[in-house]
Amino acid sequence: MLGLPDHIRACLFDLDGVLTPTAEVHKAAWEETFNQYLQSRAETTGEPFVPFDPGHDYHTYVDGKTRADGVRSFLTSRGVTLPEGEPDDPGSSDTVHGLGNRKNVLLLAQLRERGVAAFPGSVAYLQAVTAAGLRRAVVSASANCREVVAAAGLADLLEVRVDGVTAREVGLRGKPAPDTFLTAAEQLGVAPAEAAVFEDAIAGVEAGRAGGFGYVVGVDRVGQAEALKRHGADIVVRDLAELLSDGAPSQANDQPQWSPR
Ligand SMILES: O=P(O)(O)OC[C@H]1O[C@@H](O)[C@H](O)[C@@H](O)[C@@H]1O
Repeated sequence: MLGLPDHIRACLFDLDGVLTPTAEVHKAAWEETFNQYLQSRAETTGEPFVPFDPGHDYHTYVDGKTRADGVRSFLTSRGVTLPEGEPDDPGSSDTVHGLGNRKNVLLLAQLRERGVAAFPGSVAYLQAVTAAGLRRAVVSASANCREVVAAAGLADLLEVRVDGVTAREVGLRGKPAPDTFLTAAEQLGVAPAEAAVFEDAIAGVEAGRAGGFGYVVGVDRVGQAEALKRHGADIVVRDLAELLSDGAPSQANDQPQWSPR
């Protein structure tokens, strides 16, 4: 009924792109941030301006990773190394943290304007695994995870949250390292082999495979099913409702809202 092997006792859900459609908001904020930077760099160096590709560049270098890892990973692909800077650098600073903070301002403005509504199929699936007595965690690279989960009305369906804030505080490596998923499994009191990972990012399914989790569900909303399988997914679905035997998405949680702390 849940589309999982019988030995699975816990579900570890990524947030952006799995529970909520916010992966698209992150992608657009990164595109604007990197293009501003690349444009001004091209003007300074005289090199051609090659824009950020929201298809290839986002999914290969940024998706699923912490803010700072995403900046470093994409810029490295362009042969650029920026100073790290400080976590509170203003968005005007051309540092790793400065660019990350510039992107966060754009992201928060968009989330406030659009609101956040969970995918109906994900709400239905969360309700079904809750009813079946499985343990549930959200595991996200995002430092905005708590607010997005609350705005989407999902807080009561999730028992544990391991996110970008936790990773920084506790010193966990971000995806594709398995640390954040392993921490969530430990907090839920299950072995990795008893937990299923639900991920839409290449770095996320890699983390699922690296951690020895019992099942890795790839969620493909952008046409990269083959890449998700190659990097660690045992199965790929387009929506979590496909895993339910009746496949019917719930109508709950369709009121967008956003309330920052
Ligand atoms: O900037 P935040 O909210 O801390 O998010 C970090 C990362 O969180 C991930 O969930 C997204 O896939 C990335 O696009 C994002 O960069």
